[in-house]
Amino acid sequence: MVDITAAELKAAEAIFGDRLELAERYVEHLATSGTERGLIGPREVPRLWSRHVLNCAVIEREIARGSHVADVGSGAGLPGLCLAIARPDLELTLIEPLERRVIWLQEVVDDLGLTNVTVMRTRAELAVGMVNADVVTARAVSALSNLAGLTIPLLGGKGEVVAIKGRSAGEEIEKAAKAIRKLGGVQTSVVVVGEDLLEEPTTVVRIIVNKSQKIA
Ligand SMILES: C[S@@+](CC[C@H](N)C(=O)[O-])C[C@H]1O[C@@H](n2cnc3c(N)ncnc32)[C@H](O)[C@@H]1O
Repeated sequence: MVDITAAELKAAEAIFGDRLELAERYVEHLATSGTERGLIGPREVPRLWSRHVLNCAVIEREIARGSHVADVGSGAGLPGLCLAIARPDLELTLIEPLERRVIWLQEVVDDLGLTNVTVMRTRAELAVGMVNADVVTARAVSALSNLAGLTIPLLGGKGEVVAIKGRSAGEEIEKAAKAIRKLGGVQTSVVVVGEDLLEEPTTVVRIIVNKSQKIA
């Protein structure tokens, strides 16, 4: 079993509620086959809860009920699988081009019995028109100036991008502002999520997209 501190357990209970056991099983997969098969570094194991699963799962607060969420560059399911576990009302499409990662993701989805997840082996650029998401999430995939072009087109003209970013979020927005506007972004902001739960809360960049709305 991967160790969990009292503070992490409290946060995990608040986020996952009666689905905590599924989250624990996911963390075990990450710590065992996930590290053996190179999806996550072995040095990450002691901080799987704090730095990975809780930091990702907490962004569920930013996502409206019943949304279809596309997670670009899911890797080991971060944040996509965390959201699917925390929020059975969401429909998740995990977009990941690397075969060995896709195989691992599908194995975990099957083992956990998650019925709200589809794993797609493709690049985000090639999924445009195949996915019509309300929300697109991403973590550690690309700088925002490039990520905007990988995520916004998956919204089909209207919706939101919720990208997990670090302290450079503001700077990244400045650099990406023109590209975001061109793609239909009408409002871009930095939101800090989970200050009440996590020692290190999660910073997200939230882009509201509405291609039919003209920006002043
Ligand atoms: C550094 S990993 C991050 C994985 C995970 N999101 C996380 O936070 O741990 C970046 C992931 O993005 C995927 N990726 C890279 N370019 C992509 C693209 N154009 N479309 C979709 N996924 C992509 C890679 O295969 C890889 O799994």
